[in-house]
Amino acid sequence: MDFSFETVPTFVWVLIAIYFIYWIKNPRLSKNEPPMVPYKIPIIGHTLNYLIDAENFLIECRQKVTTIAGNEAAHEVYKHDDTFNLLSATRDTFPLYRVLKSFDNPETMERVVKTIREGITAKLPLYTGRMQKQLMISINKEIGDCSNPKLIITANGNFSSMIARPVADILGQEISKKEDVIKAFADFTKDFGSILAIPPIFSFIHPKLHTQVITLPLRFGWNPIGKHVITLKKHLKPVLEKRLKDKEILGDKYEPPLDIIEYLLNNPEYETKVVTDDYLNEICEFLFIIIVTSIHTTSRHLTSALYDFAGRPELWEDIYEEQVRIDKECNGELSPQHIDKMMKLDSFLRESFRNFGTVGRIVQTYLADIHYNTTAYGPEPKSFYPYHGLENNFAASKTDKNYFTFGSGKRACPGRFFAVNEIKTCMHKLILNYHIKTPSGKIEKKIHYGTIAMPPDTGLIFENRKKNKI
Ligand code: HEM
Repeated sequence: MDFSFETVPTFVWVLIAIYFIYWIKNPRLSKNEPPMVPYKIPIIGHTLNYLIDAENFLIECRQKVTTIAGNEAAHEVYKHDDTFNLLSATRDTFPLYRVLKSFDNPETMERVVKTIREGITAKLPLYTGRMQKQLMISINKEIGDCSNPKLIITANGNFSSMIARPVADILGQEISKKEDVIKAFADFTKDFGSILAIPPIFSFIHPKLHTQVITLPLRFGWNPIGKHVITLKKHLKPVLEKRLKDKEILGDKYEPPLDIIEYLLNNPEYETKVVTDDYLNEICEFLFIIIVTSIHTTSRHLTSALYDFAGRPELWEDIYEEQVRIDKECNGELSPQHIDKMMKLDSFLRESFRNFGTVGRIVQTYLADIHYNTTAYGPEPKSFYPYHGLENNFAASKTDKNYFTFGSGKRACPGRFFAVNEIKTCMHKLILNYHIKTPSGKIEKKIHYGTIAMPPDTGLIFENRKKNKI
């Protein structure tokens, strides 16, 4: 065999090249990480498929990897909240802790959950009247008189303001009267989310690198939500000071307002005699955590439900009739019992939620696999069954193994009862007052950014109804 000196390095180079190709074609896993679908394109793996066609990409993953958190495995994942931690998953995908430090603190998050359960969910019946009033203020402001059909461009966040007003009222009655606070609450998540609009182009090297890149401006002092924090602090400080003073002067005669600020002032963890800067920051951050978890989610689901309604003329009369009947029964003043009686609307909403955001989520619950499983939803699981919930006695706020809109298990969304009541009340009033259509007269397509679904952006046409004509 003709063996020259040059042959050795060539041979070594070929070996190195083969090893390198093998290395980049096979994703690297640390101990205890779930298996991955083999890379399609070296280095960038599946980044393009994930961004452009997440729906089909996840179907492919489902076929190749059985442990994806889909219909069977997701239940196990949600049961083991000690191993699969929502907070640390959110840390990378929604790095709010860079500007709201306490968002990263598990203790604060526990207190937020407790506050929502005790201060909102448990008091829901007491908030119904106020919620209704606040929603009507928003509806008149954002949609108003539509004697002539009016196109409302939903992408402008009108529904965030609509949802923000009742939430502000529950957080602090005085601050909800300030229009700049409503705007701050409505825009907060969207403005922070602007950093997430950068496509995950560095994720193909490592997801953490993408997080590092998008948060770089935040680490250099840029704060997209700083102005909202300043607005809230400006209005919150005098409210806190006045309440502390009133309590001191009035003693037993002090009439505590029913809201979260008062709940915190009476809570041993947040009791104070003076409003220092540190105290103000702490309360302000706490309120913004509730804002971030409540407004964007609720307004996205409300908007999507309105599109689902507007694109399905066959449902209009039936659901409208239910609203008129309840409106007559309560004489325009809804009580919690009346909201419970909106059974067709509730069932319609559950179906709208099931069909929304169903591609997947960054926590990587494969929602489509759960929400479109044929065992629960029949051979055509992607069809819209407005009365599936009604026929099976499943309420829109009820979590179960085939319905993960609000998560599952111990960490299921604590605000879901409030969210569903708010959306139902809002839709009840909108359907009573307006004909609502899509511009095309058909069902509009949702928009997908990777695995995240957003409502369509064509806008909705509102036109005044002739009162109670059925
Ligand atoms: C339609 C509206 C809403 C949707 C679709 C929604 C959905 C969710 C989901 C999927 C989770 C994660 C649950 C899990 O991982 O098991 C969650 C958590 C949470 N949600 Fe909601 N949510 C909504 C409205 C609200 C509202 C109005 C509030 C507050 C009033 C709220 C407060 C929270 C909080 C604090 C958590 C974290 C729970 C924890 O860490 O234990 N959500 N939500």
